[in-house]
Amino acid sequence: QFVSLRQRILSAVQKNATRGDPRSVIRAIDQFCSQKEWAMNVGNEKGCILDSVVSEVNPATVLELGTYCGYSTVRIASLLPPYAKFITLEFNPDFAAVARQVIAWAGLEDKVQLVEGASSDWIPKIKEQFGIKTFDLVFLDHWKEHYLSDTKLMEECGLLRKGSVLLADNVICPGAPDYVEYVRSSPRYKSHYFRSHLEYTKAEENLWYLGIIE
Ligand SMILES: Nc1ncc2ncn(CCCCCNC(=O)c3cc(-c4ccc(F)cc4)cc(O)c3O)c2n1
Ligand SMILES: [Mg+2]
Repeated sequence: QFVSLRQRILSAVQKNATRGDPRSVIRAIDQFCSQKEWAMNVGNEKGCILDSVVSEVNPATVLELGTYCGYSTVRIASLLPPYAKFITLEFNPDFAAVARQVIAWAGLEDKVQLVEGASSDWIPKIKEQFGIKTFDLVFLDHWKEHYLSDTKLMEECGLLRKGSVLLADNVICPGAPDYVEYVRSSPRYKSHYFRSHLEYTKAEENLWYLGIIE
């Protein structure tokens, strides 16, 4: 019967990656998506940029918006200090189900809290539900038209502080023009972008880095 792409990605991980070895899980997904079928993981080129930002920020609290199959979740979780709190939000229950198994295969299930639901519903509840005051790092990789509204929502809920870093995928493709316009014209943010390519393709893409300065 029909096997969904996310199921094929999970099978590739279970077949080709070593349990408890996050790097082998990342490699298995990248090999599948570059040799077999494209999928919207952040990919290895942007993934290396993500790794360098995570390592530099060395965050005690991280929020990821949009888990998908857990590829970037595994990359981030494998770099966090033991005391870190990492929440990842996924809207689609089928994606969440696959992501849980990918995260578990990497042996990182104790480092990540995967929450199912819409970012706009969950962001206002994070403080009380998870005992988190502010986020040191936020990775935006969910609906592109929600980047701006969710950033404003995080500000309103007091989840961002001076020094918080936001990293946004896909600001060119599919694109988040209103978000880029807002953060570039706001005195509150210091922003710059990392030139890259759309995952598994040669199309131009940027990762948009935002440092909150006030
Ligand atoms: N509100 C809320 N809260 C929580 C949530 N969790 C998930 N969602 C829904 C998000 C659904 C997936 C989002 N990601 C993308 O759409 C995406 C697309 C492309 C792409 C596609 C086709 C092309 F031809 C070129 C590029 C590439 C990427 O790297 C992408 O990340 C949520 N929403
Ligand atoms: Mg993306």
